[in-house]
Amino acid sequence: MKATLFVSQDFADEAVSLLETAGYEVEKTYPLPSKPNRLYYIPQDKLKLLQDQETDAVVVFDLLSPRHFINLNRSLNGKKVLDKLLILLEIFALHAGSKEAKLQIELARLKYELPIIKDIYSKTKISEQQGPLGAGTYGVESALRLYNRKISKITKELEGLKKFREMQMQNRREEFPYVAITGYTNAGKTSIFNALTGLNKPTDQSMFTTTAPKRYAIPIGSKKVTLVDTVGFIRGIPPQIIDAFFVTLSEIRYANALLLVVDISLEDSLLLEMTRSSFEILRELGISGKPMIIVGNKADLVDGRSKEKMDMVYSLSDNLYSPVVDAILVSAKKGWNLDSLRDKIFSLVN
Ligand SMILES: Nc1nc2c(ncn2[C@@H]2O[C@H](COP(=O)(O)OP(=O)(O)OP(=O)(O)O)[C@@H](O)[C@H]2O)c(=O)[nH]1
Repeated sequence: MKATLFVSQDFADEAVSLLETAGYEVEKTYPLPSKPNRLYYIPQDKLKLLQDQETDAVVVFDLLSPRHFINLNRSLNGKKVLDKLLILLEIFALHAGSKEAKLQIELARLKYELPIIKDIYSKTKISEQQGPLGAGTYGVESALRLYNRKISKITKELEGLKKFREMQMQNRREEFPYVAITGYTNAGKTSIFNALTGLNKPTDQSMFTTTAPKRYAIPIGSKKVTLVDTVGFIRGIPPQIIDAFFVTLSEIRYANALLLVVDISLEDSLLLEMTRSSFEILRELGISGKPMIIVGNKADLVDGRSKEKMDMVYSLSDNLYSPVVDAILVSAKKGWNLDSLRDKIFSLVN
């Protein structure tokens, strides 16, 4: 699917990477307007431009109000309209390994869409009162009832599931030792997963990511290890979907060991900020004591200072988490040091 993206400079790389993960190919990027248009969020001239374009989806990397959704949907003749929250939910859905995660994601989506339906409902009511051309409230009313019914059904199901979760966790047995590849979005987790599993066949990128397995057992030495590509840590998750995010990530709790992938090519202060907040997310998930290797990826983009940067990340990580057993510089893209990473994973699970 081809997408046109509206995003602020600071989040551009991250947003493009997220969209690729969700199966979109970003064709054109525009900056977010400094002041959103009252009716459409995006400026009217861009709206006109988009009406004539062949793009499949229009993505605003911010939160849209019900009014923006409704007006954009009406004006963009059939193009899919998405905002940051809906894109994140699509990504969580791709990673959702458990029934609980799937339900939590569905619930977040329904709750997000409900005000849009309500808005349409109140508008059709007003237009009906105004004359015989009103659209009729019946269809919207039944959609509204359906939404409310689904929301209460899922809420009940989730309550039931939560009670059993702890028990399930205790009984869960993996066939092979299980290593979760974690880290910020765009750090290169999927590239490392693909390189280590040999799943990086040349395929159309967007097609590939949407159908790719997220877990895969690989032979390391005489044993097998299951690698799991987890959903990326993301900056500024909207509070409405925090629960869905954490449930999707909760797979990490079952892991025997962790890789924390960092993009070593990031500028120092951002690199440290992302490293620090990665450990905060792990702490919020209740992860501790699992042996970890820090993987400094994208070493091909750093000249000279890569070792110094890696040492910096290692010492911060060692302060924030225990046990950090090792650190390694790699390039998933160039295939640098991957054999050595394989050896380290082997020692990690033995
Ligand atoms: N130069 C360079 N680029 C890399 C390397 N590894 C990954 N990339 C690029 O970085 C971007 C993100 O890589 P992904 O593997 O999708 O990252 P991710 O952490 O899985 O991201 P999410 O799926 O969004 O969580 C892609 O454009 C990759 O091509 C590397 O070693 N060197």
